[in-house]
Amino acid sequence: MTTDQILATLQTQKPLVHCITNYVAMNIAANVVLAAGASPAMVHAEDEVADFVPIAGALTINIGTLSPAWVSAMQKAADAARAAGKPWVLDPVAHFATPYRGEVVQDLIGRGPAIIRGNASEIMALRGAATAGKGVDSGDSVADAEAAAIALAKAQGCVVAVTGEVDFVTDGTRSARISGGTEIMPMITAMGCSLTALMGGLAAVAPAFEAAVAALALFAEAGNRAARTAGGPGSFQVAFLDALSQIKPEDLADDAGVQWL
Ligand SMILES: Nc1ncnc2c1ncn2[C@@H]1O[C@H](COP(=O)(O)OP(=O)(O)O)[C@@H](O)[C@H]1O
Ligand SMILES: Cc1ncsc1CCOP(=O)(O)O
Ligand SMILES: [Mg+2]
Repeated sequence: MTTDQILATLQTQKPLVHCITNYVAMNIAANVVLAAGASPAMVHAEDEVADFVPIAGALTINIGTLSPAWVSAMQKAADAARAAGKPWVLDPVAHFATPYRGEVVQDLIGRGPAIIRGNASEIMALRGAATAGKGVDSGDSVADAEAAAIALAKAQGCVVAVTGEVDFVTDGTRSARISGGTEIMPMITAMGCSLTALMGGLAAVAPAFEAAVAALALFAEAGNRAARTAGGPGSFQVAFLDALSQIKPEDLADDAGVQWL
């Protein structure tokens, strides 16, 4: 499927996206999924996630503000997604910062995500590489993370998406680079988390590799448009949601900014 076909399908089907995300991201991530044309639900109680996953088109799990009850819910949700044949997307926020985060993320990777989406430092650290990252923000370039992304995709049999100034997506065999967006984007918290939620929505209607590329192309185009009017991070966030809601499938038909490798 092409990116424009994927967006058209999302907007027609409006898939329900089950998001387990962090306290920081919940509002903007839900608004991003809605603006693109899908339907988000932030559901993280360990007693209900396994019942919710089967009614959703896809699941996303983000470890940003984890605690034991949340981790248990993440594990149950991931297992339910696998059992129901629903794709799920993992966002390993700052997993290298503490042993607890690192153990949780390794356990979740073992539960079969269809896509792992992280910034360059997060993806490099998943392959044991030294990184300049300290917390949730990247300290490394995407170019330095490409080899780790390919190795991770091959080892886990999943798609890996690395974000930054120029994004990189790989399934271990095919790869793509996506350019666009603006340097204002990393100045707004939870942009990456919101992208992960949107990627889940697209993975509900398209194969994982194409869905990841489409999510990045959509973010790049919305970022380009919002940058034309924004005066800084505050107004950018508003302009970004407006732009995302106005992008039509045909606006992405030329694959501008996507380099298939
Ligand atoms: N310097 C940049 N120029 C353009 N786009 C960027 C830049 N940095 C990040 N982005 C975009 O911001 C979004 C979030 O990516 P990133 O900041 O890497 O994630 P995270 O918030 O998880 O650290 C992605 O769509 C990415 O392409
Ligand atoms: C600031 C912060 N702290 C814990 S999660 C979080 C949000 C991180 O968002 P992103 O990874 O999209 O920058
Ligand atoms: Mg992040």
